[in-house]
Formats: sequence, structure tokens, C-alpha cells
Amino acid sequence: MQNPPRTHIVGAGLIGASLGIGLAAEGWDVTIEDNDPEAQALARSIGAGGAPGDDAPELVIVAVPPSAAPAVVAAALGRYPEAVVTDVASVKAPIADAAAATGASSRYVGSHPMAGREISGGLGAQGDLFKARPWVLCPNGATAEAVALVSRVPEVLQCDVVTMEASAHDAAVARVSHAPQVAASAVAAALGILDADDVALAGQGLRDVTRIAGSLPGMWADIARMNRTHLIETLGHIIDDLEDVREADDIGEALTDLIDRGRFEVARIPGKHGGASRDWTPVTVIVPDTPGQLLRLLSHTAEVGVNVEDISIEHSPRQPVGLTTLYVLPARAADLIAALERQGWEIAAS
Ligand SMILES: NC(=O)C1=CN([C@@H]2O[C@H](COP(=O)(O)OP(=O)(O)OC[C@H]3O[C@@H](n4cnc5c(N)ncnc54)[C@H](O)[C@@H]3O)[C@@H](O)[C@H]2O)C=CC1
Ligand SMILES: O=C(O)C(=O)Cc1ccc(O)cc1
Repeated sequence: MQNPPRTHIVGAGLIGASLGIGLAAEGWDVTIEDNDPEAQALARSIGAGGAPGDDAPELVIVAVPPSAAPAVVAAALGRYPEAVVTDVASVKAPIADAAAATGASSRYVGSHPMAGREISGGLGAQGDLFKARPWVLCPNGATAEAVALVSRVPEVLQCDVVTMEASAHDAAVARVSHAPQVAASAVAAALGILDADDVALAGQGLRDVTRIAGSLPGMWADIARMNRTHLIETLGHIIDDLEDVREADDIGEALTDLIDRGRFEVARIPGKHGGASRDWTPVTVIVPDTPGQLLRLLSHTAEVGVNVEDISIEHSPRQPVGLTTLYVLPARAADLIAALERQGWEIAAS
């Protein structure tokens, strides 16, 4: 295997610093900069890369907000005439266009790691943020050598590499990422007329649907402006479906149709580790709200040799107990329930 490319990251926020930490941990020689001195100092202090030295980078990764990315990519192609340049912005076609306008698109490959967090900035950075997640490559006019060089990043970070044309990527992420943010925020915003006691009735369904409603608007406003056409088309389909339910003579029939279509499509969303969605059996346990109970539950589960494929915790603010759901292989659910009941756990009806 060739030596890792000398890599320079422009933009030391959540994604840039996470990449820096992850690549440095794999032994890559990484430098990082940010036009905000505090963000730059923080990233360097947490091991996301050093200050640039005399040697020019072989690979430049641009991790700045989407609206800044076209100009910063174009500037990087000019500033480092020997380097291959990639960027991680959530919308790809406008950046491919900016790279093409420089005449150096043979050295530009778009990237989009499909992983992130609701917070921004280097303080939330995690070196393994991208592990087992899709990483989209949009080669556009790049040479095979440039694509091979950029591919080394998702390969070493153990991502699932997917190659797409930039506009096809933008159309797809409008549906799998951008419209879901709009919908989550709209559902959360509809809580506005409720008082706090009514909001406290919330169950796991509301929590699941609104997880990303805590995102800050800056990046999403950028994304919406840059992917406006695809986002508007997607919102149009969602609004049409909602209107069909609202306007129907038989709202139950209209909702049945929508839920049936949703059930079919949700089964196509890949599950853990990017594989096909798994048919796990939920085992819901009533857990007292005292320190150490979750640890006890998990160690009793481990004692019967049952692997927990996923876990969710539902906590009701006024209750001394919470509901913890362990998702396990269907063939092991009965053993687990029997073992937990022997240990005195109360299993909730499913
Ligand atoms: N946050 C997320 O969940 C994900 C974000 N992305 C993409 O990654 C990119 C970065 O996002 P985050 O790291 O979340 O943002 P962030 O806000 O945490 O960090 C962006 C950093 O870029 C710096 N910056 C802005 N203009 C600059 C310039 N001209 N030169 C140097 N530094 C500059 C800012 O000071 C800031 O530190 C965005 O394009 C976003 O679309 C991709 C996948 C997930
Ligand atoms: O939190 C989530 O579920 C995400 O999907 C995060 C995310 C946000 C923006 C992107 O461009 C890619 C991924």
C-alpha cells in the first residue's frame, strides 16, 4: 500500500475536525486550517491536524459550510496546483460547476459522507463518525487517479463507498436527508400551541420523528438554497400526500393508503451496518429509574448470550420507571424474556 497522501483540511468544524481526528488516528499526515482562529486552535488542540508546513499537500479536503464550498474549492484548486481536491458539502452539483469553471475539474472529486450530528463545530468531533456509513463520491470530470486518491479517505475510515453523478446525488439526498429535516422541524413546530403538560405526554413516536428537529438552521438554510429545485419537488410530493389525507371524504381510507405506501418504503431503508433492514424482535423491559439498573439489565442479557442488535430508552418525566426496549434476533427473544423474568425483570406487553 502506498503511503497515505499528505492531507490538508480547510474548515475545522464538526466534519473537518472529525475527518482530521479519524485520518490522523490511521497514521495520516494531516494539517488543518479554519478562517475562524478559535475553531482552528480547537481543532489543532484535539488532534485533528497540525499547522501547514513547507510541503504542499497531495490531497485537500474542503469542509466549510455549503454556501462557502464552491468558492473555497475553486480557491484550493488554484492555491495547490498539484493537489487533488475534494469537499464534503451536502449538495454536490453547484460545487462541481464551480470546479469545472476553474478548468481544473480533472483534479476535483466531490464527496458526501452520509453521517453527521445535530451539533456543529469541532467540539462535537468524533474520529469514528463516518464508520460503516455511506460515503458518496461524485467524480464528474475527475481522472481515475484523482478518484483513487480521494477514495482512500472513505476506505481507511471504513465507509461504504457509493459513486454517483452529482445531480443524481442531489435529487436523492433531497428525499433521504433534506426533506426529512423540513418534515421533522414542521412536526416539532406544530407543538407550539400546546402547554408544557401536554407536550409531556409525548411518546417514543414523537421523539423518533423529531430527533433532528434540534438541528441549527444555518447549514440547512444553505442546503435548501443550493438544492432548492430538488427540495421543492420533494416537498410538493409530501404536501400532496398530506392534502390527500386532509381533503379525503373518508380520512381513514386515505390514511390507510398513505400508511401502506409508507410501510412498503420504510422497509427499504437499510438498517444497522448498512445492510438490509433487519426483522428484530423488540423486548420491552420496565426499568426502575435508579442508578445502575440499565447496566444490570444489559449484564443479565449478556449472561444468556443474547446479542442486543439495537436499544431504545423511553423515559416518562413523571414516572419512577422507564421503558427500555432491547431489539434481538427473533429466535432468541423467548430465551431472553424467560431469563429476564427469572432475574425479576418485568416485561411490558408488546
Ligand atoms: N453537520 C453534518 O451533519 C454534516 C455536514 N456535512 C457538510 O460538511 C460541511 C461542514 O459542515 P460542519 O462541519 O457541520 O459545519 P461547521 O459549522 O461545524 O464547520 C464549518 C467550519 O468552516 C469554517 N469556514 C467557513 N468558511 C471558511 C473558509 N472560507 N475557509 C476556512 N474555513 C471556513 C467555519 O469557521 C467552521 O469552523 C458542510 O458543507 C456540510 O454540508 C456533510 C455531512 C454531515
Ligand atoms: O443525523 C442524521 O441522521 C443525518 O442524516 C445527518 C446528516 C446531515 C447532513 C448531511 O449532509 C448528511 C448527514
